Amino acid sequence: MDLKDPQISEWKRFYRSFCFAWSGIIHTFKTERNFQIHVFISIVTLIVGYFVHFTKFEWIVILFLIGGMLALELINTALEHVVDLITSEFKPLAKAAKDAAAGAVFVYAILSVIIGIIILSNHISFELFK
Ligand SMILES: Nc1ncnc2c1ncn2[C@@H]1O[C@H](COP(=O)(O)OP(=O)(O)OP(=O)(O)O)[C@@H](O)[C@H]1O
Repeated sequence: MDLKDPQISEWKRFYRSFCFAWSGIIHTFKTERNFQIHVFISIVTLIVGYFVHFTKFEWIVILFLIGGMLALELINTALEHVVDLITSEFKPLAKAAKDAAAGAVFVYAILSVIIGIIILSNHISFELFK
């Protein structure tokens, strides 16, 4: 399947790219436990947000965090695949690459949890003391 085929219209190319992207997300969801955990936490956060009535600004922040987390996890998975494709032997550079990508996910996850707690604590203390 050649995406650069001039016979294929721009819209068809765009649609195919969308299908490839979607299949990447589904494949990652089926094969990566960490991605499944992030999706689960994201769904729980959305449900909690609905019930505690996040403000418009809080929704924007939460959606950015969820989108960023899932996108970062997808990039991390892509990098793991590429490294595994290049070598199955133990290589310090392969370890450095995988660990740096995992570190990126970790940094984002920690900050997301901190921001999530700040937003939620606002609502919980409001509910308790109103
Ligand atoms: N080819 C390699 N050479 C050296 N170290 C590697 C290599 N492949 C993986 N590692 C190291 O082994 C550990 C586990 O790597 P692995 O590929 O299993 O990913 P992971 O961290 O378990 O992530 P996931 O569970 O998402 O697959 C990491 O510290 C990684 O850096």
